[in-house]
Amino acid sequence: MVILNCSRVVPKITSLSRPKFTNTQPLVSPVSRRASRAVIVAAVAVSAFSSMSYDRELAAAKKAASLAARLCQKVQKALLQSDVQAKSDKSPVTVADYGSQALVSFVLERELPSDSFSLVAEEDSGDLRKESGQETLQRITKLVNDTIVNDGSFSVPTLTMEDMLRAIDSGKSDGGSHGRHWVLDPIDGTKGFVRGDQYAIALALLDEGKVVLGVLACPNLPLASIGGNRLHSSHDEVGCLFFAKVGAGTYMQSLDGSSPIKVNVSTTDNSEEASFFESFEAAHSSHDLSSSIAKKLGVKAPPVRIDSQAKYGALSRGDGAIYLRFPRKGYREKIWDHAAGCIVVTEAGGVVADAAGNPLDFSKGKYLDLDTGILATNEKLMPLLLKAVRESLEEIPSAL
Ligand SMILES: Nc1ncnc2c1ncn2[C@@H]1O[C@H](COP(=O)(O)O)[C@@H](OP(=O)(O)O)[C@H]1O
Ligand SMILES: [Mg+2]
Ligand SMILES: [Mg+2]
Ligand SMILES: [Mg+2]
Repeated sequence: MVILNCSRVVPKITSLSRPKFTNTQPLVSPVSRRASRAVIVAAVAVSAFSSMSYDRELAAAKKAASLAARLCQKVQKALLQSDVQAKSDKSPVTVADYGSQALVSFVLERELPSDSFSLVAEEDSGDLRKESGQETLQRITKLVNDTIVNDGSFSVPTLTMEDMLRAIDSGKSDGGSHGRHWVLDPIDGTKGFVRGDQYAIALALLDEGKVVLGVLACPNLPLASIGGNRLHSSHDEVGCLFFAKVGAGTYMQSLDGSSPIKVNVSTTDNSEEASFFESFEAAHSSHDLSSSIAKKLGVKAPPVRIDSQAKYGALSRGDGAIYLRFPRKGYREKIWDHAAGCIVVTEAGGVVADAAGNPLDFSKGKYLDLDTGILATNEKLMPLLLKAVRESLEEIPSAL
């Protein structure tokens, strides 16, 4: 295991990066709505699932994600160098990623005991089963047990290291188009988490290949808007829980348990006033391409760069109007990076599509099979956005 050079991290929750960007190019004209029609057809198909209630599942998912958020907050406050390891693909993973996955898996199985349980999750226990992983495993086990004891709602004997490995590995399902599968990113935005910035615990449920509910716990996201030119201060109250159920809208509450409020995406049809979100990490999404698209749309505000699916959460409550994601050629998007965020945005009235305007298909297993990138916005702006994307991709194909 490679230990990354990461010094003690104190959360700096107000760091929402805003590079300078201004542009006054004219609006492009509206284009054919063919591509966005594909998204609407998919929405009609999803409505077949609206008659199911999924109430038990949603309650269990909210509980699991909230508890996992508590565990992650504790770790982020005192992140030690030894808490960050590199996986074989060189991405960082912390004791909190493993602990969160074990905890979510434990809570879902306890809260929904009669259901057959299938979980598609990001982490696996491979490194923890090695000799070099024993100390990390001990710490994860203690973290998870402490969180369960502090919560007080589960009367279970102390979980062992073997219980932990089993709980982590119950996330090995491949998903697919039949039956129900939970989809979990135990910490989305691990790089943001390690930096002390934004991250999310993202949990969704697939039923027959469609996302039917999603929960996003965003411990460092301010409850107030992060959009526009609003200045942030360290006094902003943070910690948001977004949740959505098919046909039932999207809601947000504080992670401390305030009453939920219904949220909606921005309804603007004026692209000049539509600010946009993108990854903080330029390696995850081409900032050159999004800058070119923003210019074509006449967007005046600088991009809001934050880590994780907190971007989908912020979009769902109208903090900005567009989310752009353009990974380098050859990168394969995973379902756990988008399933919860996607339903949170669509149930808030938004549209999520690939760069060709096709809806995202979560039924193909662990990976999304998509054209070039991911876009999210409202229905009015999508045709305009798709045109700007197509033109930019033609003009600067080397951006990917
Ligand atoms: N080269 C790459 N291109 C695109 N996405 C990448 C990437 N490397 C990692 N990612 C994904 O980007 C996610 C974070 O998204 P964002 O850029 O919006 O913060 C990561 O989730 P994890 O942090 O769960 O591993 C990871 O799955
Ligand atoms: Mg990862
Ligand atoms: Mg992720
Ligand atoms: Mg992750």
